[in-house]
Amino acid sequence: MSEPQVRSEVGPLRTVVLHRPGTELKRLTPRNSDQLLFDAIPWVDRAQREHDAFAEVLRGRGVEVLLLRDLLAEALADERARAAAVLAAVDELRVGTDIADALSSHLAGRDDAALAEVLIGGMTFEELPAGDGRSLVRRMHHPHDFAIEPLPNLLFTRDSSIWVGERVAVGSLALPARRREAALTDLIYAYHPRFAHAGRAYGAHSAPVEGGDVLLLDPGVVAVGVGERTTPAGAESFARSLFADDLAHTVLAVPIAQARASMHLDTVCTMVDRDAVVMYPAVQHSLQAYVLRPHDGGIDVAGPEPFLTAAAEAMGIDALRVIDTGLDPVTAEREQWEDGNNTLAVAPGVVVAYERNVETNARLEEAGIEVLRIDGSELGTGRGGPRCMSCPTHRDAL
Ligand SMILES: NC(=[NH2+])NCCC[C@H](N)C(=O)O
Repeated sequence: MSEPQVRSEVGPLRTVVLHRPGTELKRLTPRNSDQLLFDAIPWVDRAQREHDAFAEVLRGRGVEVLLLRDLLAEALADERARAAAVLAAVDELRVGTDIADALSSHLAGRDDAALAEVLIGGMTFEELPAGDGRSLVRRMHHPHDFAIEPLPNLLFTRDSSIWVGERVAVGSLALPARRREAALTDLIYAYHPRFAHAGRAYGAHSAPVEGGDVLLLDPGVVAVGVGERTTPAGAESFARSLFADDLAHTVLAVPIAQARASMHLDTVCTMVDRDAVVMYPAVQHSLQAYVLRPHDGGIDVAGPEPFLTAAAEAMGIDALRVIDTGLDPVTAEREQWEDGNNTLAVAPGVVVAYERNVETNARLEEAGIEVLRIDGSELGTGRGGPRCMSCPTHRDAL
């Protein structure tokens, strides 16, 4: 077991946190899926098989796979973690005082694994421990309403925490459906013995920053997408924290369209080699970046200038190699939507990608990138690919 550290997007991957989806996906219905940020109702058994295959591909490349559910249950062995978890899960404004009290003591009595299961899978009013059946809140809610919201997007472990160097930043997630993910992630890093020495970057209650928006282009060079999720204030305070800890010399703040298709920077661009990205052609020439550098205890802001130029300059290379999504504009649009750009590098020039993005994968191979294909027909219903579904905690240096 090695101390966590991540300085690039493509250094040989040693350890990663994944979340094998479970009960929380079974909660999705056509009525709640929009709010819970899924575009279709996944076939859960198959999603689990796809996810197991994803984990196997990584293990086959020598990557240690940590499962979030296990980490959470292990962290809950600490009484302080249990107390914080119950506090975060029971929302008195949602369930009222009577149910809140009963539910808190019910949860406090569950064993670690059972508590972890409720924290992830949520609980409906119908599943509440038997008790005061006369409660107004209970009587007026539909039995299938959630007393504790499920967290189907926990599958996308990328977004709730970000490792930079030896520090971890627990993100502040923008949308209500995902906020509690940060609380659970925070518990793991605070109380799991494996992460006992991890320093923190950024503050959990700061302006929104989601991991899907953060790309470690090179040691010391970090790109942060600003759009539907990460806000300008989030990018600024994230940069300030990286500069203060000497984790970056340049941060590129990259405006992206506020749209579902491009919710995070990693939906339009990911790194596939130390000097190469796979990128959506429709944004290639329009993507801009503000260039942030530490200056006199503050931040100097230059630009905006073209993203690709700013990135190459900060990385100290002539140019980034750019591999296009898809083929023609229509295929590119389809494959961008299906996470064709959302690849996970396991080493420089070796990436995991969804097999369905046939044209993009062919382009990658033409450019000399090895593509490890996985099936993602069900996993992709939440709009996320291999990069979104993984949080690297250790990569070897380039
Ligand atoms: N890094 C990513 N692109 N994550 C994808 C997250 C997808 C998730 N359903 C959401 O809308 O938040």
